[in-house]
Amino acid sequence: MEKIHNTLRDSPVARWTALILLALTMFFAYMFIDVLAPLSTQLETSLKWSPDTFGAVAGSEYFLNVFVAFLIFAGIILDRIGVRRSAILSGILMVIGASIKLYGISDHFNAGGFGYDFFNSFWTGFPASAKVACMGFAIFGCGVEMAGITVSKGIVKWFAGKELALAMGLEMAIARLGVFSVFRLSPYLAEQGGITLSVGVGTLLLLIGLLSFSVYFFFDKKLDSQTDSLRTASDPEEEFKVSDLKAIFTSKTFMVVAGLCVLFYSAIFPFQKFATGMLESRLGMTTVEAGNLFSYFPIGAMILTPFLGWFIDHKGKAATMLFAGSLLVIICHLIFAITPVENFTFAVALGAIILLGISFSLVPAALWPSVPKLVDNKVLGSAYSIIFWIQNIGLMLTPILIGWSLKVSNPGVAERILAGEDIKYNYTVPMLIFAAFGVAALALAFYLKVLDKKKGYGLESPNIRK
Ligand SMILES: C[C@H](N)C(=O)N[C@@H](CCCCN)C(=O)O
Repeated sequence: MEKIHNTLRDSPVARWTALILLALTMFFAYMFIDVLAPLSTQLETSLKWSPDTFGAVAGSEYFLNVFVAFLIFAGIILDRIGVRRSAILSGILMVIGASIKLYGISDHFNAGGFGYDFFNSFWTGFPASAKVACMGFAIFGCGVEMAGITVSKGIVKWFAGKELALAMGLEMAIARLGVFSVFRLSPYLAEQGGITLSVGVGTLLLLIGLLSFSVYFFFDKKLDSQTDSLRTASDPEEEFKVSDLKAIFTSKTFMVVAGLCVLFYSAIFPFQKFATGMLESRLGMTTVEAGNLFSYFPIGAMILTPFLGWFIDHKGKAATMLFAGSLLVIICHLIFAITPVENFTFAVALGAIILLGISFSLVPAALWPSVPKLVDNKVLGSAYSIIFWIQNIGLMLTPILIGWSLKVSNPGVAERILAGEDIKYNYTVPMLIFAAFGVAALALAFYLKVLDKKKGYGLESPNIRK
């Protein structure tokens, strides 16, 4: 049979290369997100960042996305200017934000460099270094979240009707590898050349990521020109209109998915920022040992997510996976919260971390490829951006809540650590809060299954139809 209507997306080599180019940038982006996560103890001693300061800096990544609603605009921009231009824009934002954060924590700035006096002149309880780091991280956050929705829409563009969930699973697996790498690399680099070296290397890698997006630009351009020339006058591309967004906001099922997303991810990403400190405290480990132990978490997720993606493509069951993943997150956080000291061994911690890794595979593998089943392709960028926006509200507030709860449930500990005493925080209350997010996510996952059965969205059906 003669093959007609072939485009670049019909070539497996081309579409998987496009995926690698997109995923490589996300690999570096995810490294940067957590570059300070394993360094909370050093930050407390060297830059005087107490847990609530550390939590506020972690949460600042989402500040502009949430309060200026940058993510909503990012979705509209994406639907209007397309994947390749949006990718470049997001890559540039990431590099600018990372450079500002690097400057904020640098010895040069903290020894009275440009802007130090100004940033030290107000709200003196919050270090000047943390203020500049927050500013930079907020700009980086705009870039990385814009990149996230752009990559998701890019993957749908190349893989719709093909190996969509597998491709998304692989992209996320590569991102998790970034988290694994940074939990190993960052404490090591900080030991060799201080925190500045860790963040400096992270910033440099983001530049390579921008380069990768630039190469992707040409793949995307070629695909668009092929698709345009195949399009007939009777089948024009549907124009995006802002009024189309109404359909997203008024869809109950979409809102349930968004709610599940914010609750589940609030129990995972903010936990990543506190996990090293929690393991140090509960197991009496060093930062490097705790970072190494926790690095099994993203590795577990990395291995499993693509397999689950493949399973969803061929067999379905996405809604069931969302339910199972939410259940696991509760079990893990409860293990961290309430296992008595004498029973909380290395093996128990490792077991819980691996289970959490499985949960972190089930939910993302099922959630993101399900979105195109709920909305029209012309508003897909906006749909992802709205989910991300709602999710970002949780991701911004949760580290602040957890940092605050850690401080108030451990009265006087921050002061004693600053005075040089070798004591640890008790993480029971923060871990119970994380478990509570899991309980709420489980309830929504159950409701989603009911809605799917009633309305027939096909969340339990395979992506590839034979
Ligand atoms: C934090 C970010 N908004 C997010 O939700 N990341 C997801 C991946 C979503 C895009 C998948 N193509 C994650 O699980 O890392």
